[in-house]
Amino acid sequence: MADQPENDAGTAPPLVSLDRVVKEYPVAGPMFRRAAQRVHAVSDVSLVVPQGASFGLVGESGCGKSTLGRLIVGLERPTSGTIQVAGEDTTRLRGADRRRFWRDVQLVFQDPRSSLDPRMKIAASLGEPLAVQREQAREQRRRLILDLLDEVGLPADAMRRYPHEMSGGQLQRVGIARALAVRPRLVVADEPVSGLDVSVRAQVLNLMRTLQRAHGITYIVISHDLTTVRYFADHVGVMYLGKLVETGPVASVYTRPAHPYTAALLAAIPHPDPRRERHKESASLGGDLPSAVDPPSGCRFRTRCPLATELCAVEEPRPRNVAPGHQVACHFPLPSPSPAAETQGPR
Ligand SMILES: Nc1ncnc2c1ncn2[C@@H]1O[C@H](COP(=O)(O)OP(=O)(O)OP(=O)(O)O)[C@@H](O)[C@H]1O
Repeated sequence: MADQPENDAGTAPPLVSLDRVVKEYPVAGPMFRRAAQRVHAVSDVSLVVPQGASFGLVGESGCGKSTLGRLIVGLERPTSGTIQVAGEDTTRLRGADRRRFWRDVQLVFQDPRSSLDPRMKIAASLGEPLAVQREQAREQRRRLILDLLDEVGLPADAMRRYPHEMSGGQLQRVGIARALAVRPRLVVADEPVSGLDVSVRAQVLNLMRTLQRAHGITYIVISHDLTTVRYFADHVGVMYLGKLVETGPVASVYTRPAHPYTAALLAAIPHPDPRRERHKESASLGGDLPSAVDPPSGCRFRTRCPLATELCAVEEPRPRNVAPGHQVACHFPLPSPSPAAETQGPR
């Protein structure tokens, strides 16, 4: 794995600020149940993503990562709470301000095929956002498309191809080019490499990083894969059942996880060192994710947590600092390993 990219994310002003964001959905089913029951997809999430950061959002399937991503790009409205991008409340934008927001904030999907029309050549798919956003002469647009293809490492003749004539990695490059076409400030990428072969994942992530340096993009990358986030992001947020349970610099969270859930996720990453594989069993994550319709009281992780006490059932833990910029929502945060233990690794 490469070293973390250097940037000034720690000191940069926030680009994205979420304050107590809640998203609930009515439960599909018989009428009488629908009125009463709700899916608690995102519950009371507060978060700041600094300008220029690469923020990774991790957690098991169903924990609310994609919902949070859709809320940030404005595809959904929060049930309550506020979302600010570049200091503006995104739920209040109207008219020209809203159109500018749609340009500043772009979404990259896991499966680029889903956002590309199979009947349209790549040139037309790339030209579409340009045509919508700006009035441009045809020749000028063609040149912009060629530049975009070049930027994402695709040959000029990719213009004339259809999506089915391209590989998954090439298509994800097209997806990234499409997002970049309007020069966004923020790109939310939902599982951008999980549909790709392992051999091309790093290439696509490296491309995203190069483009970040060239254009000052801020990224929020959603992934169930902690290795992808460690490789790409400088900050990470760990979600569990709609809650953000731990946030902080990747270097701090990955080496000194303070939430038992984060520790369990990290322990589940395959490791070539057999001593660490043994350690994995003691920190493994038992049981299933509880229902988001009826989440546990107090700490939502308590039903699977080896450290849970009665307090965890009655009182929800508030986020607290455990290291600079590193916060955890747990009544019993894990202690930091001593420097000696860190270098030796678990026995
Ligand atoms: N439109 C919707 N209507 C009802 N429930 C929804 C809707 N979208 C998401 N949910 C529910 O909200 C919860 C969070 O889903 P979400 O897709 O955000 O999680 P996720 O962590 O992104 O999972 P995955 O990695 O599988 O996409 C789940 O219980 C899901 O079933």
